[in-house]
Amino acid sequence: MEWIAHLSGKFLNEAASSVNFPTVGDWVQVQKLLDEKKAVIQEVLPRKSQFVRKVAGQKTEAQIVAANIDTVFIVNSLNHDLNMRRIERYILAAYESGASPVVVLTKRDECSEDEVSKAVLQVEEVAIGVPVIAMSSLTGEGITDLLEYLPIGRTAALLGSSGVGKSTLVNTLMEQKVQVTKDVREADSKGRHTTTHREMFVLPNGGLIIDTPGMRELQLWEGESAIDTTFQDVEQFAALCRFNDCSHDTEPGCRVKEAIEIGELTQERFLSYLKLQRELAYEKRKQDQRAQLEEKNKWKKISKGLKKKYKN
Ligand SMILES: Nc1nc2c(ncn2[C@@H]2O[C@H](COP(=O)(O)OP(=O)(O)OP(=O)(O)O)[C@@H](O)[C@H]2O)c(=O)[nH]1
Ligand SMILES: [Zn+2]
Repeated sequence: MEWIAHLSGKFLNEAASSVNFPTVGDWVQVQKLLDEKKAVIQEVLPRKSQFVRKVAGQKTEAQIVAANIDTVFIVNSLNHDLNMRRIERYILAAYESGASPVVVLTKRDECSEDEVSKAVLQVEEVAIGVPVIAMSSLTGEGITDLLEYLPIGRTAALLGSSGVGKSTLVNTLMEQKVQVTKDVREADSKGRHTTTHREMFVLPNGGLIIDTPGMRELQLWEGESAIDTTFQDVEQFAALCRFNDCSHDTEPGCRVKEAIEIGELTQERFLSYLKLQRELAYEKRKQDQRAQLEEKNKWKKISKGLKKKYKN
């Protein structure tokens, strides 16, 4: 019997050794074994989007953390450490994966209306064209705005530092306690893992939410148009520089430098743009080298095979 199934984290251990390294969020074709309570993955269907994780060490292969994500909720807490540079990096990573970012500002209940509007404005300045939602799991404010991105069959993934309220948000969206939150974990004095961390949830209205620890080690993966989209403001100024290949350093007629001087663009934002651009270029070079090496090895193998065949 053949089925199409949507992979959730709990099946992954068994799936890990099979074809194409299926991951959370993948749609797979499976063959149900008749006499056993098992199914075998036969094919991973083409992915609409994918998140890549940095693999430590010498391994040449990238690891796919999650696939087929429509929306990435970039989760930040309103009450501390609202870091614009981190938000920029996450937005870029979301676009590169092929998903659309939404910035979620949690713990709204801990701030005054004034503080909330100030924070939203500040984020909107770096998150150009990206929706920004201030919400609270405690009071339920903003939850309906989030649910708009989660109609039946749509998948959102959570991205954000520890303690910003991701697990609490999952519980709120699920309308029940499915994920262990920090206060519960800390109260557990024995410090053992009481529940295994589940990674994918089907919401009561049919939307899907992915909360996987792997999302925290996201790697920037090549995507030239992602930088343009994330830094539209900088790119717009750059398009007006006198020289096409202006490096926005010492050239005359540099519109970017001018924008910084007259306060149309902040220095921090420009430096962040340069940094992420450099990082992407470095990753791209690494990927190209990797691809070259793989190609070389492939031909080595083929020629070895041919030599063997025609030896006698
Ligand atoms: N006041 C307030 N506190 C919240 C809200 N959401 C979460 N918290 C608290 O913030 C703390 C961290 O929440 P978690 O949901 O465990 O955070 P997390 O992002 O899942 O953390 P990790 O699992 O470590 O990544 C807990 O003490 C929550 O009770 C909120 O909307 N308002
Ligand atoms: Zn310039």
